[in-house]
Amino acid sequence: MSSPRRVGLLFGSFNPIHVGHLILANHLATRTDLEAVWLVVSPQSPFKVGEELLPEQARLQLVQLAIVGNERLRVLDIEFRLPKPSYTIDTLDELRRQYPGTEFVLLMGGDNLPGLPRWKSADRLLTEFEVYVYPRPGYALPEPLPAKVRVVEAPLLDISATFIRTSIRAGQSIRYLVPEAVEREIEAQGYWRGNQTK
Ligand SMILES: Nc1ncnc2c1ncn2[C@@H]1O[C@H](COP(=O)(O)OP(=O)(O)OP(=O)(O)O)[C@@H](O)[C@H]1O
Ligand SMILES: O=C(O)c1ccc[n+]([C@@H]2O[C@H](COP(=O)([O-])O)[C@@H](O)[C@H]2O)c1
Repeated sequence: MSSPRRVGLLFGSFNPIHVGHLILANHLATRTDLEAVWLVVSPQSPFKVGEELLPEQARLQLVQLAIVGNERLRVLDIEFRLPKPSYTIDTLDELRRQYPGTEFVLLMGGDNLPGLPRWKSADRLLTEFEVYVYPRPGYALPEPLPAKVRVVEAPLLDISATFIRTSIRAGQSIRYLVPEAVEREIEAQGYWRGNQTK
C-alpha cells in the first residue's frame, strides 16, 4: 500500500485517548488538505516525566480500538523504538527516512505553541516542517505567527485525559468521553483502578 502524500501528525501520551483527540483528528483528516492523520503514541513526553502513565502497549491498544474502521486515521508506535524521552524532531527525522515520498505536517494546539521554543531543535521544527495550529480557548496565538505555521479551525471539546483518569478513580462514568470499545477495555483491565501505571 502506498503512503499518503500529505499526512498530519498528532503526537501525544494518549493516557488514554478520548473523543477530543478523535474529533480533532478526524476533522483535520477530512476537511483540510491532509490525506490522513497519524496518531503517534509517545512512551514518554519530555514535559511529563514522572507522570503516572499506563504502559505504552496498553495506550497503543486503546488507540487501535478507538480508530478501528477509520481509513484516514492510523496509529504509530515508532517512538517505542526510539530513545526516551520522546523528542518530536527525532521522530520526524525517522519518519522522513521511512516515508521519503510523504510530507509531514505537525498538528498542535494553541496551548502548546508558547512552549515550543523549549522543544528540542525548535528552530528546525519551525523551518523544516509545516505546523497546523488549532486555537484553544484561553490561549492567544503569538503574532506574527512563524512562517510555516497555519491556523486551522477545528471543533474542540473541553476534555482531557486527566479528566478521564480522575473520573475513573472517582468511580464516575466515562461513557461518551471515550469510544465504547475503549471504555469496555479500560473497565475489563481495571486501568486506573488498580496499579497498572508504571
Ligand atoms: N480536548 C482536546 N481537544 C483538542 N486537542 C486536544 C484535546 N485534548 C488534548 N489535545 C491535544 O492532543 C495532543 C495529545 O494530547 P495528550 O495525549 O497529551 O492528551 P491530554 O488529554 O492533553 O492529556 P493529559 O490530560 O494527560 O495532559 C496534545 O497536543 C493535546 O494538546
Ligand atoms: O520534542 C520535544 O522537545 C518535545 C517537548 C514536549 C512535548 N513533546 C511531544 O509533544 C507531545 C505532547 O506532549 P504533552 O507533554 O503535551 O503531552 C508528545 O508526543 C511529546 O513527546 C516534544
